[in-house]
Amino acid sequence: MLQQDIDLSLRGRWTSIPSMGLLQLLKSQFLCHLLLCYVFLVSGLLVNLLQLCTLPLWAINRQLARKINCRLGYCISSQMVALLEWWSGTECTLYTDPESYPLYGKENAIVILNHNFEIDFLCGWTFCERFGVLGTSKVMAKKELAYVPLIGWMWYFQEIVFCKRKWEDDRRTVIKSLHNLRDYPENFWFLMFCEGTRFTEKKHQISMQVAESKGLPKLKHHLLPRTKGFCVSVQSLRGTVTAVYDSTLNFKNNETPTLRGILSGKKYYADLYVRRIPLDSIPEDEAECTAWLHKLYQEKDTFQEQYAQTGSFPGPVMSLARRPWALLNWLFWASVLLYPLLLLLLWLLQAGSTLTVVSSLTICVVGSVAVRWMIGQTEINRGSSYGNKETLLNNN
Ligand SMILES: CC/C=C\C/C=C\C/C=C\C/C=C\C/C=C\C/C=C\CCC(=O)SCCNC(=O)CCNC(=O)[C@H](O)C(C)(C)COP(=O)(O)OP(=O)(O)OC[C@H]1O[C@@H](n2cnc3c(N)ncnc32)[C@H](O)[C@@H]1OP(=O)(O)O
Ligand SMILES: CCCCCCCC/C=C\CCCCCCCC(=O)OC[C@@H](O)COP(=O)(O)O
Repeated sequence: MLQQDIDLSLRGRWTSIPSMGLLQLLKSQFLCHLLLCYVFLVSGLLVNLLQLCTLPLWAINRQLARKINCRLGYCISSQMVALLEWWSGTECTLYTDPESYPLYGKENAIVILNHNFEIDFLCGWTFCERFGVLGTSKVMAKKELAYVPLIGWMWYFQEIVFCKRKWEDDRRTVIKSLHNLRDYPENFWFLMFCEGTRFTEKKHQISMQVAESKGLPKLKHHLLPRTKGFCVSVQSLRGTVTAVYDSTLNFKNNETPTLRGILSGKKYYADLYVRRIPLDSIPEDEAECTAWLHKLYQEKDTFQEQYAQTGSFPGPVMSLARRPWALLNWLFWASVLLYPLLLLLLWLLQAGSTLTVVSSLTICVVGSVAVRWMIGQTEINRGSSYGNKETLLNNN
């Protein structure tokens, strides 16, 4: 290398470090978060309103109503994807075999994912975005999430399968929701966290006692999967779904990523290992399907163990670039909504009465409390007691 090149490269490094630091500092500022949340909340409410307006269309042209709601839903969920991909710059790496890769996004699939991380759903969404199925993606979600503003309301129109996590109550409604998806007009991925709840040490300990009582091998990195929902999904979606994508997620450097971290611009490195399993190869009979799922989780456990030992999953890495659409969607909403906000602020500064200033501040406080509450829904230490109850053990 010539001395001149060395000088230039060093100079580049010196100038980029302070500007990088400045950008990071900016990303950590409360005011930036407030603006991001403002765009998210106001655009989300507008989208929810538009979704509400599609209600009469469902009776006239159901398939069209579904397609419109996919696009509207995308406007909300892609903002969170943009936050992960463009704001925090989180890198998502896909480990999978090259034969399966071309099928992703081109067929209906049931996705099975481990449930250890606060942003696992967001990483899932990111992969959906990259394969073009974000607006149509589905999940078996706990009923409580249906009441989360914007996201839960959006899900209602996207025909998400909600469950109370009590099989006696869920059997009928879950089967009905799954049957609904049989004539879905677009390709979709249906996500299942078969563990049913996020991993905690206590939940793990209890679920391993259940495993022991059932004569099943212990898992180190997973809770024992709840099998009923998966078996009924396989039965109900046979002929609609062609494959199960067994997906195992982990993060480099033993990170425990959080949504707060993402909002503050912290970059994480997510690794996802996906195996495509044809649905035809999964047994229909409930007992056999249950055994199949337990075996799958034992295999997932070995992949996680390998990741813990080596820092990578088996299988080749497929390069998968982020697409610009999530960012463009955010820029669209930001340009539509930030301008009136600016005008309002100027007006408040110039002519606002005490009452209008106080009301505006109150709206800001209510908005930021609402977002904090929503973020709280993703936090494991505020999680449910499902799988935590020793009493359930006595039933087995
Ligand atoms: C190429 C790229 C590929 C992939 C990309 C990745 C992902 C992208 C895909 C899509 C993205 C889409 C959307 C994502 C966005 C957002 C998602 C966000 C959040 C939603 C997540 C949730 O809400 S998770 C919680 C709700 N979901 C579930 O619970 C699903 C799993 N559960 C079930 O299926 C259950 O069976 C049920 C809910 C249907 C019913 O619950 P129930 O508790 O009654 O279950 P079971 O009857 O099955 O369980 C009872 C049996 O379990 C035994 N057991 C095990 N452990 C315990 C324990 N700790 N305590 C007590 N009992 C336990 C028990 O012994 C029972 O045994 P039996 O022998 O009697 O069956
Ligand atoms: C573009 C900027 C946007 C910034 C503002 C973001 C604010 C929105 C924040 C959150 C939206 C709520 C998403 C809820 C999804 C939660 C998924 C989840 O992980 O649920 C847990 C469930 O599986 C199991 O629950 P338990 O472990 O039993 O308890």
